[in-house]
Amino acid sequence: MTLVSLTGVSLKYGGRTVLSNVDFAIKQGEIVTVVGPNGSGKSSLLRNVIGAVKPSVGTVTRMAGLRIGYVPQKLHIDPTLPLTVRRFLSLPVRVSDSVAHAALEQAGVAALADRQMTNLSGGQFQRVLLARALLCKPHLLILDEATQGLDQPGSAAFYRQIEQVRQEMGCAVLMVSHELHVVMAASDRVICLNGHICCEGTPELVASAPEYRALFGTGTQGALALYRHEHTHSHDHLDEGPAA
Ligand SMILES: Nc1ncnc2c1ncn2[C@@H]1O[C@H](COP(=O)(O)OP(=O)(O)OP(=O)(O)O)[C@@H](O)[C@H]1O
Repeated sequence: MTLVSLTGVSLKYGGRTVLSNVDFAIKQGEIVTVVGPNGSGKSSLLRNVIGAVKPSVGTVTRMAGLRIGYVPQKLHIDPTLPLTVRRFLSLPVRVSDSVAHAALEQAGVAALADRQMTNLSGGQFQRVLLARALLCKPHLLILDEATQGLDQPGSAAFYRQIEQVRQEMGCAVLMVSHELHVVMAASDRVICLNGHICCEGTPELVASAPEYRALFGTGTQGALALYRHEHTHSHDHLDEGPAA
């Protein structure tokens, strides 16, 4: 069952095109990762999926009654504000203890309910954000660079948790990440974005695609090559290339 599909989607901010002719769909139970350089339109793609922005051209179709859980990059909480994990989960909508406990359990942090939010480690904090996203029992879980600031073992553990959540809840997962090899291993499908979809497919296929290698290099991480952009194909249709 297709949860969300984008057909021929272009998005302009002011006069500037940030997404161009994007066709994309995500089905129930799939884990899809979007990779691409800074400014390549990854968050904009997620915003189209969520419905936070409307495409300038093209259509976005969502399954009727679709529930989306969103895990943000980070969330600032005033360090002077006393706020337990349990209370945080009841903001802004109150949830029962059993619902809160189930979500914390699914996120692997059931023991943290009474802890202060400001005392959590980075990894614990992201799992609490994951728990919050699970409260609505989402069909689709969206993560925007959810492991930024975690070390590599922490990130890998977080993605294993995501895989477990998918298995238990059967939800689809759409995520943006820069930790390419970690995330690619956890993905069914990878989309390489640079204003348009450069290439997509299984992680193995994308990792060996010339378009992907031009963006990310040939190393396992390719992080140093993030800003290199040596495509042979043209980006002339973009008013301004997102990454020169
Ligand atoms: N609300 C906005 N108004 C105007 N321009 C915007 C807005 N949001 C994003 N942009 C621009 O659109 C382009 C794509 O941004 P987007 O955040 O989608 O990229 P990204 O791939 O997620 O980047 P990053 O990896 O740095 O998070 C960027 O050039 C950005 O400056």
